[in-house]
Amino acid sequence: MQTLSILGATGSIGQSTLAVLSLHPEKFRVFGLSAHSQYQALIDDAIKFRAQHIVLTDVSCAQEANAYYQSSGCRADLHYGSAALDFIAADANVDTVMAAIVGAAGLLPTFAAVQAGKKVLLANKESLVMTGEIFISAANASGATILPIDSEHNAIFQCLPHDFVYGDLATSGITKVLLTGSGGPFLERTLDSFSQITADQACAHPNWSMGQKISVDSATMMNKGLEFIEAKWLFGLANDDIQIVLHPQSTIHSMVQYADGSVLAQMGNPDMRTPIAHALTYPERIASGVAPLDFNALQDFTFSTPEPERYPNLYLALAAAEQGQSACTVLNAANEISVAAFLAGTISFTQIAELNKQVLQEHTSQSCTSIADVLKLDAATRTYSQSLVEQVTC
Ligand SMILES: NC(=O)C1=CN([C@@H]2O[C@H](COP(=O)(O)OP(=O)(O)OC[C@H]3O[C@@H](n4cnc5c(N)ncnc54)[C@H](OP(=O)(O)O)[C@@H]3O)[C@@H](O)[C@H]2O)C=CC1
Ligand SMILES: CC(=O)[C@@H](O)[C@H](O)COP(=O)(O)O
Ligand SMILES: [Mn+2]
Repeated sequence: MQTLSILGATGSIGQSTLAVLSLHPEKFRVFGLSAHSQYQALIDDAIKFRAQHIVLTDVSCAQEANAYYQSSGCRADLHYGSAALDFIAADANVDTVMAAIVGAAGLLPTFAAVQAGKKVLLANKESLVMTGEIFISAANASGATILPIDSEHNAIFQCLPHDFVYGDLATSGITKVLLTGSGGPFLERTLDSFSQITADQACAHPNWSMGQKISVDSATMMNKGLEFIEAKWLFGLANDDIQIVLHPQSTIHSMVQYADGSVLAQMGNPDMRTPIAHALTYPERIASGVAPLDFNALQDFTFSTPEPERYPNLYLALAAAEQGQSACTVLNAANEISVAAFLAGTISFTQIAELNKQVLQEHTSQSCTSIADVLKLDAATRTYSQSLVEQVTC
């Protein structure tokens, strides 16, 4: 039996994880589940999966949550506040942590799981983008295993040889890692109409069903930029080792190219239960509930290169990756603020990249070698980005 905590259990990844667990009740025990504000779903899932602990981080709904909890018959211990996330992430009874909180809010509990030497199933790409080497060094020091959940990184992991040594492409005969991206919902949309894009349109991903923040990031391709940085750190790659390939069908989830001309691809229907199931029991393979690809139904299978004018955010992230850690931390924070402002209806779709660009251009690289450094830079950037949002909306 594997004992798990799910950080962000009420989100898209959290729910897909619980869907896989429900197929294999004999393999998994739930220690902890967390939510931010969806207390009903959290308590209902705690009952269904017999969780021992639940954490609600948005304390403003504590009164209603308490009333629902009392009347529910839920036997899990209910904890409030972000500090309790560290408890369910790092407790000695926990083997595996699914890190599926969205954004920088996921950093500290994910890092707590890493420091505690857990098997960390990493969906929260922002935590790795924000911290890079700090995160990888902490995993090396504690003996934590990081297994990629992000579909592309899970695909790359599956296409690498089993004896792949971190950062050593030459010994394995690897010449390129090919990171695929769909291009999002606006691949074909005329550029002069981009400023009229609505939040609903941006969140309507053509292939994947995901939370709002990552859906907007897919539409701007900031998601691919974050994934480029994520891939660097997960596998120890140099910028030149990675090529971004547009593949609008999201059937191939990424590829690894070898010196002999072979290209290994991982394919499947676009459903996160596949990478989640893969990582949960790696190297054993279990059913995920995802139907196999129907090759008779596959129509187009195309590839191209993303245009800079259509996806300025992607190229900002590539510039940050060149610049170094503090630039990545800053861009991530700026993007979280601008995407939240776009979703709240206060800035336009095109202003996301404009604000991100301004913040990145004004940043001068600085030392960023501890979590304290990262948190300070993240907080300062958020304050500045928010002030820019307010200037734009005045
Ligand atoms: N969805 C997907 O298919 C993929 C997602 N990822 C990554 O996985 C992560 C999660 O994405 P996704 O599941 O789509 O996101 P969702 O928005 O669907 O879910 C986010 C989860 O985090 C919780 N949460 C939100 N804000 C806070 C906060 N301030 N403190 C603590 N918890 C919080 C939410 O709680 P509540 O519901 O109560 O608000 C929810 O449980 C992201 O980093 C994303 O990039 C990576 C690849 C694919
Ligand atoms: C499912 C997943 O991993 C997402 O990150 C996905 O990659 C989004 O699709 P894009 O390729 O459009 O960013
Ligand atoms: Mn992805």
